[in-house]
Amino acid sequence: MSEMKADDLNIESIETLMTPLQLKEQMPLEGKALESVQNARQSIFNILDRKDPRLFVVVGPCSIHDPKAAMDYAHRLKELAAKVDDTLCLVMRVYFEKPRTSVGWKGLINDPFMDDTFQIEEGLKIGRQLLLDIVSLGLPASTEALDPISPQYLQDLIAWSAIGARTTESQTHREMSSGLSSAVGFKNGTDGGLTVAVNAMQSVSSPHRFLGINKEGQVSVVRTKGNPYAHVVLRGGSSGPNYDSVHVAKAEQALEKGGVNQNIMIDCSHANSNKDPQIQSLVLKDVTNQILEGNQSIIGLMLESNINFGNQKIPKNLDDLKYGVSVTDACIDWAETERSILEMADKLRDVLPKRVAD
Ligand SMILES: O=C[C@H](O)[C@H](O)COP(=O)(O)O
Ligand SMILES: C=C(OP(=O)(O)O)C(=O)O
Repeated sequence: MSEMKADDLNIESIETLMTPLQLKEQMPLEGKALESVQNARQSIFNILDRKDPRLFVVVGPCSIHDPKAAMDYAHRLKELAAKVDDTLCLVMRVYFEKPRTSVGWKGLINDPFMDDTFQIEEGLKIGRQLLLDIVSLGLPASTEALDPISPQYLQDLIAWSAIGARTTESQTHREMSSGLSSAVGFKNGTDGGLTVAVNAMQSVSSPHRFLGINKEGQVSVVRTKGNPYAHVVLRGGSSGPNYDSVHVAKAEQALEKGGVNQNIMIDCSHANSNKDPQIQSLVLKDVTNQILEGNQSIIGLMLESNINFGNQKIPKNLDDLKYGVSVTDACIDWAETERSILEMADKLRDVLPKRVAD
């Protein structure tokens, strides 16, 4: 009779990675870049505290797969950010970890070369270098906090984090968020349900004790203080969009009933645009009008945008990849991004300061 092992039945191998401390020593965040992250975080905290009348707009590719194109995008966004800085605080989406509905490429950290070699250590190095290059421009960066370990390697560079629709209900993600240094947005569930996000808000502001790793990579008990800068993100769901004024009013009621803050971000993409990028600008216009008509709860927006329009399947031969085109969700192109954001800033320039004063 063959003896069956008690563990590792389904484990092929386990490989030790460099520690968070080693990566940070190789690629330190210091000087102007550090200052830029601190200033961006403070701006977002001030917006959430209603001390800064601007809105923050998380805008950029659905996922990063080509660091060169990401820097091309970052330079454009930095230039645009300077033009609208009095009204909008622009934060680049620098998403390295993709939650998949079933299977698919899971992002630059998991498989940086998109060839199923899963060189995660390289992914962490490429990701950290790219974030350093972006924040060194003075442009804030945001990401989805999906893996509970990777924040130890990268979170010091992040000004805003998202918890995605597929993980808002997860205790692991709520615990992790309670210790993140950035503000964090919780999406409503993929079914459109907001209760999971309201519950997440109640959880994340509390201290938690849980298993994690320290900077030396040792398994540790992490004790958090609770994150005071969490808010909900309306992204629509299987029953349809939820960006309109009726859904926003219902969300305000649910947040009040749950005893949590009434800061709402609208994700113009995902189920709010039925994943059709062309609809994103219409959602943006609708939200702008809600604010013009007196809405007080909307403090931020999200747009999925890239250099070029649409998306592409990852080709077998990577030389066939089209430059600046998403390999995950379809995005609006740069011209549309620039036009929509400039238009929004123009419409809201005189209105937002009065909103805080009211
Ligand atoms: O934003 C990205 C996608 O909507 C999310 O990762 C799910 O993608 P999938 O349904 O293609 O797996
Ligand atoms: C995966 C994302 O969104 P959601 O969790 O809303 O599907 C995303 O913003 O990349």
